Amino acid sequence: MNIRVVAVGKIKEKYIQEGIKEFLKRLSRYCSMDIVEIEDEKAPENLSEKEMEIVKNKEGERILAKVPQNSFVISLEIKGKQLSSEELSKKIEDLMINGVNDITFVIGGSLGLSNNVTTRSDFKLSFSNMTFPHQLMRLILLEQVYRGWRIIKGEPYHK
Ligand SMILES: C[S@@+](CC[C@H](N)C(=O)[O-])C[C@H]1O[C@@H](n2cnc3c(N)ncnc32)[C@H](O)[C@@H]1O
Repeated sequence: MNIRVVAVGKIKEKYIQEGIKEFLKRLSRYCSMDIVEIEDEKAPENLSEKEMEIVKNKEGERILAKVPQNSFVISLEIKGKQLSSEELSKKIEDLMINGVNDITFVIGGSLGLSNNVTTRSDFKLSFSNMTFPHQLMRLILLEQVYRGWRIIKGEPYHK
């Protein structure tokens, strides 16, 4: 299974970089995992809603350019569907059973995800009603995908 995370913005915090590195190492036993970073679109202050949507869609186009056509897209959205870890694990397993071999998770930046990205998304995943910073979100996602693989394989993992 190929899994990629397309994420807006850089990881500046060292402790998060180290956490991400650790989970990428752990995940390498289960799947091919790629992180694709997109530079965030600069939005001048005082933009109207319409102008802001144009800026976000420009960022969205750069995100979508990194998504292969056949990829199953899971966008991370606060207002998406909340799943338990077991349900996320089952989602990945069911996709595999149904012949999907490429999944793209998309994490937005400070502007959030644009309409063109959410329209392309096949599943909108929420981690709670809280807003997480994009850097932490990337680490949390990798941990949950790793947890998901451990569940799929029936391997013990601390609760
Ligand atoms: C700092 S947040 C963006 C906040 C932005 N104002 C918004 O409303 O989307 C950066 C990204 O992290 C992800 N994110 C943050 N909290 C999340 C949550 N609870 N569930 C799912 N994704 C989340 C989303 O992809 C979001 O675009």
